[in-house]
Amino acid sequence: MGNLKITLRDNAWIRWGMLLMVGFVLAANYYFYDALSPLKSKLTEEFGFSSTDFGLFVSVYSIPNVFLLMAVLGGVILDKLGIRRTGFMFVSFMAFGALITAYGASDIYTNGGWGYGFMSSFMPSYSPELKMMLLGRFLFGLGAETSIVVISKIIVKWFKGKELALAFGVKLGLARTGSFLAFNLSPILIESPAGWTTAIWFAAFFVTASLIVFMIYMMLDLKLDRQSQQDGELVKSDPFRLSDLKKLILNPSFMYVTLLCLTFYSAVFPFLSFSADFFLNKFGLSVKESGFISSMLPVGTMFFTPLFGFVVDKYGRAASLMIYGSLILVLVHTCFAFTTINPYVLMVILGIAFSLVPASMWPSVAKIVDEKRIGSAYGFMFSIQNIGLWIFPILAGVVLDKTNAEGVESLNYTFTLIMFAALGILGLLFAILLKREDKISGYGLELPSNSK
Ligand SMILES: C[C@H](NC(=O)[C@@H](N)CCCCN)C(=O)O
Repeated sequence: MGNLKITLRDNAWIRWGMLLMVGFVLAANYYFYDALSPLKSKLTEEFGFSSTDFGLFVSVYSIPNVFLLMAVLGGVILDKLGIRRTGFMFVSFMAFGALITAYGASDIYTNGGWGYGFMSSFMPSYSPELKMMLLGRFLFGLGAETSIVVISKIIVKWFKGKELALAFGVKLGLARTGSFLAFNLSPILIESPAGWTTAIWFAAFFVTASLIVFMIYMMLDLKLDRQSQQDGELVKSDPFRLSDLKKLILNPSFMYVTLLCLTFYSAVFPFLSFSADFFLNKFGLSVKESGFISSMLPVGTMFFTPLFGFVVDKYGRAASLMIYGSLILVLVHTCFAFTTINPYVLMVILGIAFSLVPASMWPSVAKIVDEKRIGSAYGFMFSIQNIGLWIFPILAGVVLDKTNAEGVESLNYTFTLIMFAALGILGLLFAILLKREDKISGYGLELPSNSK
């Protein structure tokens, strides 16, 4: 046992200050992910994107995470190389990918800039703009998911045994601030005198700025490691073994939470990507107003996620909250499909669901899995989740194109929404199974954070 010396993580100001820093990196990540969603109709107007093309653009983010198992590999690299080197590498990928995406939409490129000729030389049914933007988003996705794994590990490192669920809640609130800004700023920035692509360039520069902020965090991290090393408190990760992954897969609680993660998030993120266009078409609103309604979802979560995080820390009940969140998700999608209930209200209610589940899910994983394996565990969950984030935006686009006649004035989203509601029902089932399993395996998901 080391002598109990005070380290940086014992200072609440520093602990929460560093959370703001990594929150900035996450906000930039989420900003870029959502920044093009309110621009769907603009992309159709400028580059002739169909709904399927747009779905493809959203989903290519997930390809490195599904096919190269990037989030798992990233988690393994994280457990091996540590937070600083892994974080730097993957936030750099994010920034590079974001800049390439902006370049793909820029006048420099569309007027025959670098790579335009090459991108025009194959698969002529896809425009050169779409192809360059797909490449950029692919690279962005390669960095973005692993960066979230890195940041989750950073939170566990600084907050385990303290306000862990609250910290996860605040971190998610900050991430969602990025989405909120994206849905509101992008429709304004397309009107910039410098041209509509300002909206995309701004997003790319935001991500680049987050790389600088991460480099500042690296200094704090180094200092904490030095202190913890002196105290013998440094938690070192064991080298990754395939048998560990096998152990995770054979753990029913871990698999239920992973499957809930897949189905629940597949019913939210791909929906959010299409939501601004859905409001525009169903209610005949402007790009600005439909973007604003979409941003009600992140707004709700900015407040509710930290609140539910606090509830989970203090009173527990994480497994039950995941059930309630999944149930609300199904009800909201069903209302979107079949009613004309005020979309502002429904988006805020969806925000409650989208706070209940993440605020209880991510800290629960830290109860089910040993801290030494947490990087690989989050990485594995993200890779499985990305299967959904890859398939469902494409399916949503295909269903839209197939269920609407070409050139129709307003798109009908009913079948797309039925698909999202069905995913919600599956999520509800996994949440119920998780709670039942917890009674057997005894991870204490229903107990407060500091009781485990
Ligand atoms: C923490 C969680 N994020 C994820 O699950 C990411 N793998 C997907 C993020 C895609 C959009 N930025 C969350 O946001 O609740």
